[in-house]
Amino acid sequence: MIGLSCLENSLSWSAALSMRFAASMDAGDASEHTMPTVKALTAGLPNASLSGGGKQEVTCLITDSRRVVPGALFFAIGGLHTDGNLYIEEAIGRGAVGIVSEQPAGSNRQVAWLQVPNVRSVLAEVARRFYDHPDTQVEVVGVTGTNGKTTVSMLLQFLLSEQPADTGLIGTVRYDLGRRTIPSYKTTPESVDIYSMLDQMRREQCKRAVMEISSHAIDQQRVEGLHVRIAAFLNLTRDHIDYHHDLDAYFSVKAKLFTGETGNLPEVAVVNLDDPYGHRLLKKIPANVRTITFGKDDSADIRAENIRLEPEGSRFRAIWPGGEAELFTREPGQYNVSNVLAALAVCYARGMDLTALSEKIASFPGVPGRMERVDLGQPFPVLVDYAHTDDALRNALGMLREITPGRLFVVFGCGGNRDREKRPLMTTAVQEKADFTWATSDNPRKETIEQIFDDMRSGVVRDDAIDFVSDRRRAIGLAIDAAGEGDCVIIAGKGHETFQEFADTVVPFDDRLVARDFLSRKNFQPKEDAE
Ligand SMILES: CC(=O)N[C@H]1[C@@H](OP(=O)(O)OP(=O)(O)OC[C@H]2O[C@@H](n3ccc(=O)[nH]c3=O)[C@H](O)[C@@H]2O)O[C@H](CO)[C@@H](O)[C@@H]1O[C@H](C)C(=O)N[C@@H](C)C(=O)N[C@H](CCC(=O)O)C(=O)O
Ligand SMILES: Nc1ncnc2c1ncn2[C@@H]1O[C@H](COP(=O)(O)OP(=O)(O)OP(=O)(O)O)[C@@H](O)[C@H]1O
Ligand SMILES: N[C@H](CCC[C@H](N)C(=O)O)C(=O)O
Ligand SMILES: [Mg+2]
Repeated sequence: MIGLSCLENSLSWSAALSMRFAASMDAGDASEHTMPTVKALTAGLPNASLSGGGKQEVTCLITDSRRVVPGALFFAIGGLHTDGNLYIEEAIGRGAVGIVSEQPAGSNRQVAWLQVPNVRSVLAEVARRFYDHPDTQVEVVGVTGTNGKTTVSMLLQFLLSEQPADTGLIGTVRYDLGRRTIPSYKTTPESVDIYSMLDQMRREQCKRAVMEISSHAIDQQRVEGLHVRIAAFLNLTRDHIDYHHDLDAYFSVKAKLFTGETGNLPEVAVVNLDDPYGHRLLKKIPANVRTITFGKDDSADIRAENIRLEPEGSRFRAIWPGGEAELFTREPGQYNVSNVLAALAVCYARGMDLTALSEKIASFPGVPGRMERVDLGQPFPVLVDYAHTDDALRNALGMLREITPGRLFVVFGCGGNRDREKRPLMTTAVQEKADFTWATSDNPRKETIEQIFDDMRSGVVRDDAIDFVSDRRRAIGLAIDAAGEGDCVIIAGKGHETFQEFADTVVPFDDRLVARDFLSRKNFQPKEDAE
């Protein structure tokens, strides 16, 4: 994928150097600064055996042989497709000074070799050391769940910020590292990049960071040992079964964030009581973790009453121990009431005054690509949304169904090389709510569009209400052409994404720009002119 582990070289190298250089300057002697040795970085790791001396100085931590630069410590990870151990000689050829592997030391004695039981776990710990434990100074709030992580994280970043750029963000849409923002390459990056970014945030005086934590990241130990002070659980519905095999296994992985199985026990667990998996999770959380619950459920600590869903947003009464307030959020639909409650629950856990936040919530500018309007004065809404599971589609379209007087038109596709079994479920969910659907491509990756369409076809419930159009641009154009006053067009699945990923190429593609292009050709009158 784009920018795969792009941070490894650029950030770790420069961050470590500048940090250590600054430290030695403070000490009054720039000539004495050194990089840490393999031995220093790996001292005391359980069941690790070091050969080759360990005095080599380490400039950066790398997991991909193709990115090795002189001075790298190379971590050989056994993956789903290949095995990093096959590339050790290549890494040494490029200048790696040390190897971390689950295999015994090779014959090459010029490099340090650390044999360990679990490379990914050691990578996370060594990265934490290399960047000098930034998670002990930057307070980390972690958000997990199948849907809503980005929405809740960005709302939280907005609510927790006291000064501009004092709250970092690591998630699907972008990485905010203080004054600097860089594009995201993964919802939850590799452990070495997490620490590199937390380190940058610390140097930028960020006080806290909000992080989306995906199940892949927990499973691949990207957050092993990370000190997450508050962990929030939003929901669990069907997704990623290609990876986790079944929903119970998927749940067990997410639960690790709350049970200490990631090597860290959060101080506070924030849990959704409206989700059956929230109840299951509560039973697993150790008694010494403070729990704060949220939801419509009467017994929730932070709850919503008198919910009024409106086209422009939702109004409800938020109630918490010792207070209540009337709230308005511009994020529409029941599921966004849940997202706001989750954010409020985190704020409550931090001892913040929720009454003072009520107005701030109404001014949240929203999340790119989540129910984002493309408005060129046309007499029907065109919305770009990131729903890409059957649950998210059912919720999003159910909400639009209720507020759309005319017809509901949907453009959507299913990602390639991802959960195949969700494809028919997504198609059925869409057809349950839509008047007409254009099924199209959404990052086919290495799969053929025919295979993806075949999987989707098995979920079709009304043959006459769906067309399969592989060109996403054309599908969007057809939906916009078909719409008239009172109708609604939703383009789902890609949200904020600005590319379309094929087998051997990634091309620029932005649903919002494509929709804008079609609408602009129709010369609708802007609303103020039309009056
Ligand atoms: C399915 C999945 O998560 N795969 C992850 C997994 O890849 P893998 O097991 O296939 O690795 P592999 O290709 O077999 O390679 C094994 C090792 O050999 C190394 N290698 C490989 C080739 C070479 O020439 N030299 C070399 O050193 C690789 O760098 C790697 O370290 O291990 C890799 C290294 O840690 C990850 O980069 C990779 O994430 C891939 C890119 C990915 O797309 N992951 C997605 C699904 C993901 O994690 N998504 C979640 C969000 C999901 C959501 O909630 O929607 C996220 O947090 O972003
Ligand atoms: N709490 C929720 N419950 C169900 N669906 C939701 C919820 N919040 C958002 N959605 C739907 O899911 C889509 C994705 O939302 P968001 O990006 O916040 O989730 P995410 O968990 O970060 O997704 P990803 O795992 O892909 O990063 C939204 O566009 C919306 O349609
Ligand atoms: N970040 C998620 C969702 C992507 C949604 C959709 N655009 C797709 O490509 O499947 C993933 O990588 O699974
Ligand atoms: Mg996300």
